[in-house]
Amino acid sequence: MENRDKLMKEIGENEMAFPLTFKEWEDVAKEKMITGGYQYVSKGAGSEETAKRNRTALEKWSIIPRMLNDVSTVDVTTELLGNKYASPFLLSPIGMQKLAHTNGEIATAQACKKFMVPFILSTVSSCSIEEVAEVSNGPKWFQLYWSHENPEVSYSMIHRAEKAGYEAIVVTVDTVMAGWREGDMKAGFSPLSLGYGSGNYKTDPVFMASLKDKEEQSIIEEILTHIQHPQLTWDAIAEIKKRTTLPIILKGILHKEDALLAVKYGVDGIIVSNHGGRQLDGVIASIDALAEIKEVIDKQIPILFDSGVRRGVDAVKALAIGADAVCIGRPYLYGLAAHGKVGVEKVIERFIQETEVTLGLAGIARLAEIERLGMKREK
Ligand SMILES: Cc1cc2nc3c(=O)[nH]c(=O)nc-3n(C[C@H](O)[C@H](O)[C@H](O)COP(=O)(O)O)c2cc1C
Ligand SMILES: CCCCCCC(=O)C(=O)O
Repeated sequence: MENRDKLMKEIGENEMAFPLTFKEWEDVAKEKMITGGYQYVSKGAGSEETAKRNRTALEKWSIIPRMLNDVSTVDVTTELLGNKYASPFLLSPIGMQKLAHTNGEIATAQACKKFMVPFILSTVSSCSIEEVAEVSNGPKWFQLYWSHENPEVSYSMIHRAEKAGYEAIVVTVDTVMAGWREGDMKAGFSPLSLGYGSGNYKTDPVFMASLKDKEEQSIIEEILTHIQHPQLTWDAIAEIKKRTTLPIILKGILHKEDALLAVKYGVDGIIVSNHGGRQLDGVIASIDALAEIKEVIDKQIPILFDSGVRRGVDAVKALAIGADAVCIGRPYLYGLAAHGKVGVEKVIERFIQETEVTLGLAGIARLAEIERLGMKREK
């Protein structure tokens, strides 16, 4: 309790210079980013039905708190894949972070290290697997966009991640092709075409050796070809599993049958996610999918969650519904755009603080006991 009071006082006294709400972070980020870049980050696909639904659905879920428990300390430590973490948070993979800040993923990884929050580095990051590992010995996972064009490039990246000390491979399965993003189409904007996402490709020996033409524009075109992977199937997942000793997590699972297939194929965890409404528009809110998937998975493998999480209360709802951990997406990217490494640190810190306060008020002293909470969804 004393700790929490101290933190609240610090926020009040020293930190008012930093934005506090998601909207405030977004407003500062919008001012600092180039117009096309901000639009690329903030918008959803199609008519943004799903991007909006992620929020409305989260707001429809209510916490039914417990009373008369000693919550003088709130323990948010979390166990995941055999590791103990200080909080239930990870940072979702977000590509091309130099679009938000010149230090890109380097700044984000350093901020994560401060809180020992796992950073999931994107395949299409501005900084390479090794550059990020050099600046941060905090927990790091690597997100893979499967390359059907040349699977050896994917295995090479997995191998590099393993060698550089990354703890898990996250295979994103909802991005077999680019989403229907009308804002980017109208503006003719693509950070990939501008070369922001080439960090891991330009440093990959297998990818570079496969190129006939090493001119900048051809490299970028090849990268674009590699990222699209409409042929990805469960067999490729089985093959990836054979090629690494690292745990494999599938990101982008929404259907309970796919969650069960993930178990069948020996996958080590899933991230229930609709990519923040950026891929298939019209799909179920991530939080509603979580409720269904939790029922069938029944603790066989860890379930992580993202899409629409904007504050600690959202995270507590997801954890109470059945997530083992929660990934923060756009909020940290806005922190990065607004104030670089310190911005990301502030965003993470406040997520943790608000989660502690929420759990305390809900009568939960240890995150491990969150199942004691009731959860109700309005129609
Ligand atoms: C600008 C941007 C780039 C992204 N890049 C990736 C990526 O490279 N790989 C990936 O798996 N997901 C990517 N995502 C999706 C996020 O990992 C995450 O699923 C999403 O941001 C969650 O939604 P939220 O930000 O609304 O909470 C990206 C999201 C954004 C906003
Ligand atoms: C085939 C689509 C590549 C998108 C790469 C970045 C990303 O995931 C995003 O949401 O944007």
